[in-house]
Amino acid sequence: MSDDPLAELSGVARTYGGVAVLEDVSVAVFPGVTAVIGPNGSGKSTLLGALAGAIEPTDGRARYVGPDAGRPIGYLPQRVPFREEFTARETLAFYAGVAGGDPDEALARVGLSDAADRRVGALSGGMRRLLGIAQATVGDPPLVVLDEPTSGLDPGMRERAFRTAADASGADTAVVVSSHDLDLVDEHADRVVVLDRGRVAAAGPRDRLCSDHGVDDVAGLYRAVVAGDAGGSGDAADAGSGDADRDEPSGVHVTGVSER
Ligand SMILES: Nc1ncnc2c1ncn2[C@@H]1O[C@H](COP(=O)(O)OP(=O)(O)OP(=O)(O)O)[C@@H](O)[C@H]1O
Repeated sequence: MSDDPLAELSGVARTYGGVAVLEDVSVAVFPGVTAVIGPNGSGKSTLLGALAGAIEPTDGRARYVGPDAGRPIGYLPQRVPFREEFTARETLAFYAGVAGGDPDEALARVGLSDAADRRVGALSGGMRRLLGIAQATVGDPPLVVLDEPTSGLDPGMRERAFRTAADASGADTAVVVSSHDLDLVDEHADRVVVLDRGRVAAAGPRDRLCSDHGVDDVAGLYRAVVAGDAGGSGDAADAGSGDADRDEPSGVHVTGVSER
């Protein structure tokens, strides 16, 4: 795998109505799988949206720095505005028209071949999520950003969805995925970004972060880093800030097609 980043967020801030949601977030996205984890409302979706170019930072900037700068980013937002009357195949044909790739191959990748001729409006919530993953990965974009790809899926489908997402990464391609599924993150992520209250509390290779914090897995890392979850919010918050200074920035993962 290349050691060069494919994308970067530099000093990104985002406010809504004057309230800071992201503050001074600097993250570099490397080839492989980067998981963004953190409590509800910590800013994961906002970070992924900024990385995908769907959310404009109030300050700082997001940029794609990899070799395929002309190609679209695959992006799966939390809610995908699919056309309900299109079939699954027609939906992917639409996205393939933008990003390239084969709609049927993308459907097969997420196990939806048998549903190719069903209308999107008739799909279950879980199938719709899988269609969203197919939509974000069709054409094999160099950067795929997936916001909670496993939400609404049963355990077997969650595993499949995460594996499909991980398989979309490669030596020169990056997948950034937000998730509350810490076991799957532990299994599949090469790098982890921990967000806490809009700031990067820790970021870097999974193994190194776990070793630095003296924990065995990503669930332990989360408990060690996230403020208020380690038996003393002050200490935990301080530890998080220190990590942000020390740890290298890391990456993010999305589905959907985003204009850059
Ligand atoms: N369009 C918006 N307008 C106003 N506030 C927003 C908007 N989008 C996000 N926020 C606020 O920003 C904060 C961070 O939201 P975000 O969705 O990025 O967090 P998250 O970590 O993805 O949360 P979750 O795990 O619950 O999905 C929340 O307090 C949310 O209410």
